[in-house]
Amino acid sequence: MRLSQTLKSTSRSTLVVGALIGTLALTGCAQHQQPTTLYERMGGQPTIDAVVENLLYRIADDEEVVSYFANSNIDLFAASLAIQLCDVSDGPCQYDGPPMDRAHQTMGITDAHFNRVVEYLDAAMVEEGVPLAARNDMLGRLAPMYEDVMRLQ
Ligand code: HEM
Repeated sequence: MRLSQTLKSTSRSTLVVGALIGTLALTGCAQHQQPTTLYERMGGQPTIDAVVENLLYRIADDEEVVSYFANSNIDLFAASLAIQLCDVSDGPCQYDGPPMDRAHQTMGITDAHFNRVVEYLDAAMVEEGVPLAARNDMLGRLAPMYEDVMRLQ
């Protein structure tokens, strides 16, 4: 093979390799466009709204837990919780309701009932198709609120 031919074929393979690297780089970029925030991994606002509604049915079916809501406006509670879950999961919302200790003060919430509400929330996420990792992430972000919810019981 003459030198000019060698050079030609070398530059052709350089082009092919370059194109391959470019393709891989683009594929890499496409991967970065996958959902990143917990809010997106949850399925966005439609899923969060469905989770809140699902949770309401579970609370309604539990005589002990529903009694805490006897004097509450359930629509306001649902709207406020949906905003809070959106905010906590880095979605485009800002929770501006009362702090968790004041929102739950002197309700007499017990550990058992707290745990039950968390279980209902997890079950609601399962039923609404939230993936395991996102569910655990959400529960992990809510767990530190235990102290606040229980502070003024
Ligand atoms: C991490 C756990 C919890 C979170 C994140 C949470 C979140 C919230 C939020 C965002 C509100 C609405 C506040 C407002 O805008 O006024 C609320 C209200 C309420 N929560 Fe919770 N909550 C939790 C646990 C519980 C538990 C365990 C109970 C009872 C067993 C409970 C009972 C209530 C009631 C009755 C209200 C309505 C208060 C009212 O009518 O003003 N919550 N909660």
